[in-house]
Amino acid sequence: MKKPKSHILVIFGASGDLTKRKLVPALFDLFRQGLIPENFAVLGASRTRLSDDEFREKAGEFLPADQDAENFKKLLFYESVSPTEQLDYKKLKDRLEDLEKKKNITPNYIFYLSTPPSVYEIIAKNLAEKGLSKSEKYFRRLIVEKPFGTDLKSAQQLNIDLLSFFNENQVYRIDHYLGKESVQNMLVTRFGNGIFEPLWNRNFIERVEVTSAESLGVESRGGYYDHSGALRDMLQNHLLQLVGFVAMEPPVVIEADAIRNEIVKVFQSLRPIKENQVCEFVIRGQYTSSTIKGEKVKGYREEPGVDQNSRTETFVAMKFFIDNWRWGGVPFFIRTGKKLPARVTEVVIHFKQVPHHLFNQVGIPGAENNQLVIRIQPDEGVLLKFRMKTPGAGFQVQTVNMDFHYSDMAEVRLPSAYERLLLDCMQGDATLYSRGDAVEEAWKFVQPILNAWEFNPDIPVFGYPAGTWGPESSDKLINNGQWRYPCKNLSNDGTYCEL
Ligand SMILES: NC(=O)C1=CN([C@@H]2O[C@H](COP(=O)(O)OP(=O)(O)OC[C@H]3O[C@@H](n4cnc5c(N)ncnc54)[C@H](OP(=O)(O)O)[C@@H]3O)[C@@H](O)[C@H]2O)C=CC1
Ligand SMILES: O=C1O[C@H](COP(=O)(O)O)[C@@H](O)[C@H](O)[C@H]1O
Repeated sequence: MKKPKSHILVIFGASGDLTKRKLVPALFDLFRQGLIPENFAVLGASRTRLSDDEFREKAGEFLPADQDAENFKKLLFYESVSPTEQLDYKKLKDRLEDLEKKKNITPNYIFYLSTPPSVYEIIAKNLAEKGLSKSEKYFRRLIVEKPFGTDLKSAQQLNIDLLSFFNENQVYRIDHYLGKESVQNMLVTRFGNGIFEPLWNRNFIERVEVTSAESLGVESRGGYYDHSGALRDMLQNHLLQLVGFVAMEPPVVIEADAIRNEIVKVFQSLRPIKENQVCEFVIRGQYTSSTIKGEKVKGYREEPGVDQNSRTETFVAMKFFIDNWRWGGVPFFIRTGKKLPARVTEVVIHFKQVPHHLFNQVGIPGAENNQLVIRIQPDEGVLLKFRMKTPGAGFQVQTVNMDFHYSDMAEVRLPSAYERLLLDCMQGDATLYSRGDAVEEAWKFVQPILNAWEFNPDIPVFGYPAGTWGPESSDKLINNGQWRYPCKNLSNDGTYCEL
């Protein structure tokens, strides 16, 4: 693979959690694989006063204690910059020029906004005013972390703000689900094989299911989460992006605009859920205290930073339709939640029944329809469930698994999502980043639900004991079936095992 061009990566908010937990380890992995440009530097920029060495120590907390890590840390530098202080951008510019000279770096820049969203606009503005946002000769890119707004209006405003100072093709909105190897594999599964795509439509598919379950609760993020909830935090972005990949038409080429155009079309085809239909199509829940494996577990309202009367949802399940030629009449069911029994994200394609039942299937659980399960995480892979004859007399039928695990591929290391996405941005490839119009379309779809929940206090927030699969009423969304419960067989650490 070709190395990206020489550049400096400036991380705003570099003293924070994301930088040390995700960004620096991802950069280190790229460094170890020789994918970092020869002349390169990371310049951390936030208000905290730190020397280069102090930043190296703080940012390197999640790096191994070895010589590779020591060599990598020499690429890290720090400048104390307040995002709102105009004068600090002169300091930033001087420091960039100094690094360019001393390290022989080409003045290409990536600015990573790893701060709270409240300062995104002011950073973009101040960069532009110092002449750092555009260049004829060199690249200037802006990576923006989620959340991209908290509702439709604020998302539209954020786009207006960013696009006042950068062009759309300079803005990289990161949705780390798109950086997951198994999400990208969805494109290859669908469009790199002759056998799936002919069946990938309303004629053969009965329903589609997407689950993203987490066994963790809100941990230390109660303050943020209580103003967000599962709909904003996971469904509006990660889950709908997965739906985009499952439902899109084949792109003309595997290039950013071609793929992103198809995803936007899917979002534009989502049948709106009207405010008065929310109870019928959407179920929200909140975890309550319980006992898991003999240990007492806190309910959401007892978590630090959470209002003790909070009605914020930690679980959401939804039924919806995509009104287009391919998917007319096929229900999609999606759900996500915290403190569920396992950490598992998967897409399940439920194929239709055979038109005529020749074999006796009475009493054979799970033999109802064929399923293609795309396991996003953990144990990334693809599973096909289909029927076979049980050996012996007669024609007894049972469901069996054809199961591919990425872990079976010799010497394959799955890159982390941030590693993949950072490398893509360094190479100027925005395919796996969200485009502004797609983000707004996704907000358009969820906005009536947010409105209904805000203005109609009669819509229930169902409690579910931590460690269960969410409120029972979420089962009722699926009329003639049930969610796939992937982990009847939980391993000791609560992760997923296929039966
Ligand atoms: N952490 C995670 O796992 C994830 C984070 N994100 C998003 O990434 C971004 C960064 O996340 P994270 O590192 O957790 O965030 P933090 O809350 O840790 O903030 C990062 C840094 O931003 C600076 N900062 C905080 N408040 C302000 C402010 N009002 N004005 C200017 N600077 C401020 C602080 O540095 P200083 O005080 O030194 O200026 C802080 O260290 C956020 O937008 C978050 O939503 C997205 C997905 C996951
Ligand atoms: O963006 C977010 O994602 C994580 C889940 O990410 P995963 O890669 O572990 O599936 C979620 O915990 C967090 O609340 C949300 O902000």
